[in-house]
Amino acid sequence: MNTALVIEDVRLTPILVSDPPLLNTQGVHQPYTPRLIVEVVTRGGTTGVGETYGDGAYLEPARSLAEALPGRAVTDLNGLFALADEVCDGSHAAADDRVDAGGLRGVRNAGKIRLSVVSAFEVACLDALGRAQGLPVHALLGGKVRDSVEYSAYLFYRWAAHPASGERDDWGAALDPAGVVAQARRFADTYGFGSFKLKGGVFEPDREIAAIRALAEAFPGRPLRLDPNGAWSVPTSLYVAEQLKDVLEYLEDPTSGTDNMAAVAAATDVPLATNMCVTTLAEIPEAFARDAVRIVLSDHHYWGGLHRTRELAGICRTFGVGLSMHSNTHLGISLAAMTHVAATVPDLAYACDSHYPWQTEDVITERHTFTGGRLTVSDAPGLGVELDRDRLAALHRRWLEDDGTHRERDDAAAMRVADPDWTTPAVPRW
Ligand SMILES: O=C([O-])C(=O)C[C@H](O)[C@@H](O)C(=O)[O-]
Ligand SMILES: [Mg+2]
Repeated sequence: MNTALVIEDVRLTPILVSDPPLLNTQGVHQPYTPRLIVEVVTRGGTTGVGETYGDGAYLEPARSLAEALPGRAVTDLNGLFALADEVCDGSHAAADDRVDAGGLRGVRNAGKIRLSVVSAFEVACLDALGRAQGLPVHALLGGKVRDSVEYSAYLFYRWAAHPASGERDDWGAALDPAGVVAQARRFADTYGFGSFKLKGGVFEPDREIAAIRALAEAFPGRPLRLDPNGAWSVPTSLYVAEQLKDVLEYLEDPTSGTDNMAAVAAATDVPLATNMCVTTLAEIPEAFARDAVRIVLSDHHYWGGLHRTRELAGICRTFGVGLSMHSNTHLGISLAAMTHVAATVPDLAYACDSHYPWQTEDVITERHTFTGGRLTVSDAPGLGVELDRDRLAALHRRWLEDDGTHRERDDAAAMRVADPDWTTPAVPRW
């Protein structure tokens, strides 16, 4: 073994990142959201970085994995999964069957959490390996097949300010079709995005239909997507599909669960996409056999890293299912990782999601910039990003000083600040 590639130390830094008051079917984003930054340091003195969810359920297994890693090589990526199974105690999460508030990714369980933890270590190992070898991460994945990756504008209904703190940015509120179109216009003008996704499940379906219609009028012929995170019944999903069939590129998770998705898919020609009913390998056979989805939104945090994302791409290709990319609140390390893996997947036919434009804070020295709706794929060694240690320390200090309110993402709790009677809506909501 090349001893320079052996891991000597692993550093975990939980942070809180500011987040705007974006609405979804569960509630509203809190003013701060937790993330975990993983650093892997080799004996050769190279440091690689990764990023994942920072809620308590992820921190515990991350600490176990971090303790077990020194002495192993950064090339031992396939071994990470067995190691995580061995050392990460899933008991705290296994009993926890609730729908994951942070990821809106269906039911959360210990296995899914472990994969999200592994994803950050895999990315950090790839970054370290790439830096040590002078190779970009995409080269370690077999090489890029495109020089830039297209992203989609991720539109949200939103408030102008967070209710308790009053903290606001300069986007203003977007609560009706005109507000959504204005937000889309700013995204298009600033970043050049050519396709638009609206996070739905917030208002009654007719209001969201009107917003998509307004977008279609303002941006004729552009790909449009609507994603209510499973908030609708089968009949409601079919009603929306019928109303919007001439303008939607796809409808994302209109309803919850493979059964319901299959029922909707059987009765409409509008393609259905998911980042909720297919988020693990175990969920694929039934969903594909029943034609429940035409597009899977990959997410390396869900699937266990960049290699596993490529495996997912191969499975989708085999079954003629399209691939796109899901995102929730993340920073520039994960955006770099997403871009590297997206650059290596030959048949990525849809623009990827990214929350990144909503994140005003980051832990890297130079923010990514979208041009023409695209990010250039970096050819620098590793991920091609540098950690800004001062920013990391400042965001970690915020985490340390937090009284616990923001250490667990909880969109329903944030909503209760404005509406004390709010509880996470049961599905179907409409
Ligand atoms: O289905 C999706 O695209 C998501 O769940 C993305 C994010 O979680 C988004 O809904 C959010 O953060 O409110
Ligand atoms: Mg979605």
